Amino acid sequence: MRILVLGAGAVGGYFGGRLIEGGGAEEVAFLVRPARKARLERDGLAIESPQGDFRARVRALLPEEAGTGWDVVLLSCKAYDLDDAIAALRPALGPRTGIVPLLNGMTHIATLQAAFGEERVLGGLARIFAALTPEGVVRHHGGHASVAFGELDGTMSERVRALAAAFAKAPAAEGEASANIRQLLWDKLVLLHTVAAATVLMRANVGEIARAPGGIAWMERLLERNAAIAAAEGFPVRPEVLERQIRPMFRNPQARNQASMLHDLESGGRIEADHILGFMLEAARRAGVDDALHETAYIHAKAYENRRDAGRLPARA
Ligand SMILES: NC(=O)C1=CN([C@@H]2O[C@H](COP(=O)(O)OP(=O)(O)OC[C@H]3O[C@@H](n4cnc5c(N)ncnc54)[C@H](OP(=O)(O)O)[C@@H]3O)[C@@H](O)[C@H]2O)C=CC1
Ligand SMILES: CC(C)(CO)C(=O)C(=O)O
Repeated sequence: MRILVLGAGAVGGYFGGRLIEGGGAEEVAFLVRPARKARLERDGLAIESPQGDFRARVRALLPEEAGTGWDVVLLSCKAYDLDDAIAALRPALGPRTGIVPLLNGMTHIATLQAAFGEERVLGGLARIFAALTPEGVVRHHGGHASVAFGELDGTMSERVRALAAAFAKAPAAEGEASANIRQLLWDKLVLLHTVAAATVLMRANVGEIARAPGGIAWMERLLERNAAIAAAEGFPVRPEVLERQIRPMFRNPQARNQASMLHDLESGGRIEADHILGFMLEAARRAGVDDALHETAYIHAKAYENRRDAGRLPARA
């Protein structure tokens, strides 16, 4: 299988690097922009992780160098770069190239389908806590790292099996082939919105919020509302997932989890405010779910964007 990873940031760099390390794919290359290409060519791709570091020379390609014949594209840009990424990808797509987006959120799927046709687009998501450092290193902050992917109609296709086989050889990265990726996307969104809205609003990680008076109840209120939204959309989070995998984190005073959105915001970077917080605010309103917390989180994030655009963020040391 020939895999083209668009973006060599936290998610693309981590999972692309692990695929190279495992050697389970015929080829893995990165479709990048000029500055990242220059960095990768100078320093190689570096992953620092409690589960093992990795450094290697990798193929970094600009759109005009990518050629065709890729079986799968792993799409790992941020939502605000999606239009750019679509333009960069277009020349690299052959007749049988499938696109597995690993972005958080939902609306990029319809955008990709409109751009490339429904049959090309799979569902996908990443479960990791990682960031790209200013020095260009992919820093995995620890914990389990996995991706899930599948056909949006649930078929266990040949391309899904082949991608799972490539991931099966990758160290420190699980690749789950799913026959129900839409459900997994909603499960992830329920978790993600709760972590993102809570940690961005409070500028603290989950444990720090949990240790504040009323903090656990407040996060659980947000979680309940997100679960109600997913149910109204036709994808109720299964009780065992909600109670065993999601809720315990918000009750853990030692939890160090925080959203990548908080990391981006604290570094003065761009954030996926509309794609995650705006989308869930609209979904809350559609579902008739109390939207007070969702509205506050969204306005807060948009006000940050306005301040950033105006160049009024505090200077960092
Ligand atoms: N970080 C995390 O822990 C997690 C992130 N996610 C989600 O995954 C997605 C990616 O996030 P993350 O990896 O953190 O983001 P990063 O900013 O670390 O990486 C995104 C990369 O995409 C590249 N890119 C953007 N547009 C293009 C383009 N047109 N051509 C080539 N490369 C491009 C950027 O390149 P350049 O360097 O040139 O800007 C950047 O390196 C987001 O939707 C995020 O919400 C999901 C789970 C966890
Ligand atoms: C689920 C979560 C919150 C894990 O870090 C995430 O996907 C993100 O922060 O982007």
